[in-house]
Amino acid sequence: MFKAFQLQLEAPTVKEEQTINFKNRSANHFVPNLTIGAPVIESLRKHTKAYLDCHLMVTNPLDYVDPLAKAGASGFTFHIEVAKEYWQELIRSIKSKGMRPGVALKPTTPVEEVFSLVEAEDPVELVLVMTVEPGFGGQKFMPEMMEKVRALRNKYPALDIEVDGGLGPSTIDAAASAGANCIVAGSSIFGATEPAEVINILRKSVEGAQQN
Ligand SMILES: O=C(CO)[C@@H](O)[C@H](O)COP(=O)(O)O
Repeated sequence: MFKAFQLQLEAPTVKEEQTINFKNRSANHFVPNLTIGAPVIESLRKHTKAYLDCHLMVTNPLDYVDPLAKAGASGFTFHIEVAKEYWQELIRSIKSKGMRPGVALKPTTPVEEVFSLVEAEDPVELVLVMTVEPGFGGQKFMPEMMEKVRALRNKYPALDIEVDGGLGPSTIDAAASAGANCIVAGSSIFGATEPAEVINILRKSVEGAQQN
């Protein structure tokens, strides 16, 4: 979504009800590339009240809670792979700063690893199932990850379940019918001649699946 924030900074036309998803990555640690940090979110926050959804692809998410909260982030999703020893503290810290906590899992991480975070006294409110290896946009959707989505939806009917990676018109139905209700899409939207049409297709698929 690097393109998304560039576009929005140049032309801040984000509506209040929209969600913008940011990738916060630390170079050569959790993933090999570096993208967005708190200053960008702070800049964008001046122009919109939209929900700013931050996905922390970093090894030290605790260090980002304060800066992102001050910058105006709405959601803070960390990776379970790096926070096994301190996720309770992290969730409490995220909530105490007024952000909504979420947990993400890489393709190789079993879904069972996040159950205790959803069932905790201070629970996460969103689970992000990565449908590509974290790092780069433009990768191929991994349909086998839908087993994780289905398991989460069966167990937690009201949970926000997000999917990220390779989502577009040809893959959205698989994700939506498995139970995903939050969709992160980059290439399929920013590479389209009519981005709004693609967004509409994604939204309709999710809404349709929720009605069934
Ligand atoms: O950043 C990542 C993976 O870490 C991407 O998966 C984007 O979040 C979505 O991009 P597309 O897969 O839709 O191009």
